[in-house]
Amino acid sequence: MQKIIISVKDLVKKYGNFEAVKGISFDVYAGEIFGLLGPNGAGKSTTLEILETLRSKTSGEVTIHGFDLEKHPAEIKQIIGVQLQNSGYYPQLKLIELVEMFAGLYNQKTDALALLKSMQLEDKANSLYKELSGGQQQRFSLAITLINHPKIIFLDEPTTGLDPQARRNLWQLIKRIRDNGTTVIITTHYMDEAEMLCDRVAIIDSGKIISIASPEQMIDELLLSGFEKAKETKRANLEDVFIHLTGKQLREE
Ligand SMILES: Nc1ncnc2c1ncn2[C@@H]1O[C@H](COP(=O)(O)OP(=O)(O)OP(=O)(O)O)[C@@H](O)[C@H]1O
Repeated sequence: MQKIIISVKDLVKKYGNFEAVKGISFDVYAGEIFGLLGPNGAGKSTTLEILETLRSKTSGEVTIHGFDLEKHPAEIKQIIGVQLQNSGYYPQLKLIELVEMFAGLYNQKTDALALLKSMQLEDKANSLYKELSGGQQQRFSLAITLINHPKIIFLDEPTTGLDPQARRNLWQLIKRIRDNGTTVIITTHYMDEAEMLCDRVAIIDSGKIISIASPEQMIDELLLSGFEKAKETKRANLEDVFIHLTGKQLREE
């Protein structure tokens, strides 16, 4: 039996008369990478922000690590890590100073350089955030989510805008965070990302969950239903060619 760390029951979010989240229910298991997968406007960010305690819900029940979202938001904030939008970083501070500042805010003793090193950013410790490449910026915001040693981290479309090498690199880092015992909730609209990274995914469309399973189970179920691709697909695609020609190593340094 896997331990449930997040339980969501009949969650509804209305913006005025518009129902963006229409009564969704799902559980997240401790230690997994759980993906909310869906097209633009499906309700992924709204759901994530409610779980992060940053947005109010209209109705429904959410329990995170045994804490009721409505009654214990402060306790929940202590055990989660949230990826900040870029605007959250003071522009004049170096990365190492930003880590120290956030550690101070969380009242945590943190080895700032070791944390930057774990995200392959030790060479950038004295750089400003705006001087970083897109991949480095995402790795930095991943580092910031880890400052308070959270049990759960929330990542909203963490690889948007990154090149194939940087995306793969970030997937590896996220898997390492999972392997170290942190539960990861991620939103994405990239199918390859969900397939490569997530242990289980919920497919959400127009505010409703239409399927929850591991990517392999979903694919197997589709094949069992008699699905066949119209055309035999090649066993490689253009991205494979790109990676083959340009290599797997990061290009930003
Ligand atoms: N503050 C708001 N006020 C009114 N409507 C909103 C607000 N925030 C989101 N919405 C609407 O709610 C729906 C769900 O939005 P949400 O951002 O949660 O979707 P998403 O799945 O994260 O999409 P994307 O992939 O584009 O980020 C959309 O129709 C959006 O326009």
